[in-house]
Amino acid sequence: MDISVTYGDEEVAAAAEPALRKLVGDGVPQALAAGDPSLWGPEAKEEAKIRLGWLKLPAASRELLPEITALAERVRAAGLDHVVLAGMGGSSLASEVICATFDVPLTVLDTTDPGQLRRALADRLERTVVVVSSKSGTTIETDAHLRIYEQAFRDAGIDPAGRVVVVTDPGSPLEQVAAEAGYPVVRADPHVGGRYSALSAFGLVPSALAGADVARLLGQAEEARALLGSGSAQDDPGLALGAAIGAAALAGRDKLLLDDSLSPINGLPDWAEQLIAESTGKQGRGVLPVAGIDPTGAPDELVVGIDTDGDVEVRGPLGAQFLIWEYATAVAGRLLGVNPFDQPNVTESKENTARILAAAGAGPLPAGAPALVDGPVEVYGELPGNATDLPGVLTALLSDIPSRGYLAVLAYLDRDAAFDVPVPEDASFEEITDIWAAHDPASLQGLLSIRTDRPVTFGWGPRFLHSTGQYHKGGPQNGVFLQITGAVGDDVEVPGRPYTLGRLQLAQALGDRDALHQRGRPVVRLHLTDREAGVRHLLTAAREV
Ligand SMILES: O=P(O)(O)OC[C@H]1O[C@H](O)[C@H](O)[C@@H](O)[C@@H]1O
Repeated sequence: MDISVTYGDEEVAAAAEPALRKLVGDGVPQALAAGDPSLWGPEAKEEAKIRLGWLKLPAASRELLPEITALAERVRAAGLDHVVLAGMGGSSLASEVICATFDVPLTVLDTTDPGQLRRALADRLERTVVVVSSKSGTTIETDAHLRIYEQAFRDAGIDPAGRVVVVTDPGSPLEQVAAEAGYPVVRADPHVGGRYSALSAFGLVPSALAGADVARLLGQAEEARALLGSGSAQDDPGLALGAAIGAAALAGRDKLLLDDSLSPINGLPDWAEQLIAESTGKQGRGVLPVAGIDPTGAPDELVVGIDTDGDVEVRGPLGAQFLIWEYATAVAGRLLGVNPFDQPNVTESKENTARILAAAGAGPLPAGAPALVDGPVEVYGELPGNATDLPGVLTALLSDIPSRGYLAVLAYLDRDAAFDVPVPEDASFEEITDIWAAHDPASLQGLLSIRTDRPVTFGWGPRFLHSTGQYHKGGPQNGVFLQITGAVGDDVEVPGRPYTLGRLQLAQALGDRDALHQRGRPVVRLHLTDREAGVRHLLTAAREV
């Protein structure tokens, strides 16, 4: 198995070399591999003591395999072949990559979009098993998904007890819910944080139920584990990657472009984004992960290729990649002087959302009045550059990006809606992908990024709140933010809760807007009064210079 990290750029190699010498001189590789919690300073030590379990997972998770295999056999024997995973951030990102890479189908719910939820509910409910994953057992989106599925099963005359599987930490409120409802529970290792949990029950259970070969994944990770801690950059891929990321960031190359274009792994940048952003983006420091765009050659850019050429290249199968990136992130955290295991600013938006919902009661949410209406798109917030139309808003936002800053596009929409658009029967593959792209809000990232040398990131809300959202609020304050929300036609009730999904979704956008405003960041919200027409209008506006 080729598991390696190599430097393809002399400047990166030159920056990493003294960092490597210092790390080795301080005994960091051996100490990290042995699980020493003091490596990130006295303030981080208490947390690090209960956050280094991921180093043992390649071997330790094998103990879970009999339990997971038995569960998978039961699910298959019951004829349940539609696996739905309800989980946010670290409780779904890894499984999504594992299933996409092992080419087994998994429906991931990390959204509050009513349309996306309705599509999942309408899909083979009679053959569905729902894995409800939450480390804390308190995440609002996951709670909503569980309640909605329980109701849907009951309405269809199906006992939820045979359809729900819970993955959570021992003693969490969700474990209690599961015990009362009679759901099987797989307990995860509480000494592993959410974004480091790919090789724990969180990554393995949904993937195994969906049919992925998780024993093979662990075997790949075990091979990588044997290479960590040697203390030599040539032999230790985690050390080499961490030193490069940390040293490059300290030298000003703190925008990490993830390029996986030649990799057989499907979707690793979306997982790595959370790991890097939540681990490093705090105290005004951090590395901004950027997925989905081509390098521009800007001086603050570091291109890391996954099985692909780059300033740094990381080679290895998926299980190895998970572990190498985790170890590298811990090393980079030490170089940057941050605690790589906390996420101090994630709660701000959550608290704002809760406050907004509570204050509104049954009345309207405080969305304000649009500053501008351009066809099916309403513009909320302070108009950048006194723009008078949508193309003007986008152009002004791009020119407002500070010299070392970035634009984050945050779409609180249905991420699969574009694929529902009817395509002509005789359309070629290229024609079909063109039609999808013309209806996909994510296309905005490419259209805007070719107009600036600044990185343009794209995140689906509320998914990104559990990932890059930490960096937006805790990292360097040089982001410009473009939120997109949409009208809700057919909302979804959340049984037992005073909000619908659509209301929660809008409150989440407003809550994050407030958290960004509190830091003085520019935020514009575009609201699509007709979602399909709005997306097309927006993409057209992005092309107008
Ligand atoms: O697994 P859960 O407790 O539901 O948490 C899911 C996610 O929630 C938070 O937003 C954290 O910032 C993430 O790191 C975590 O992965």
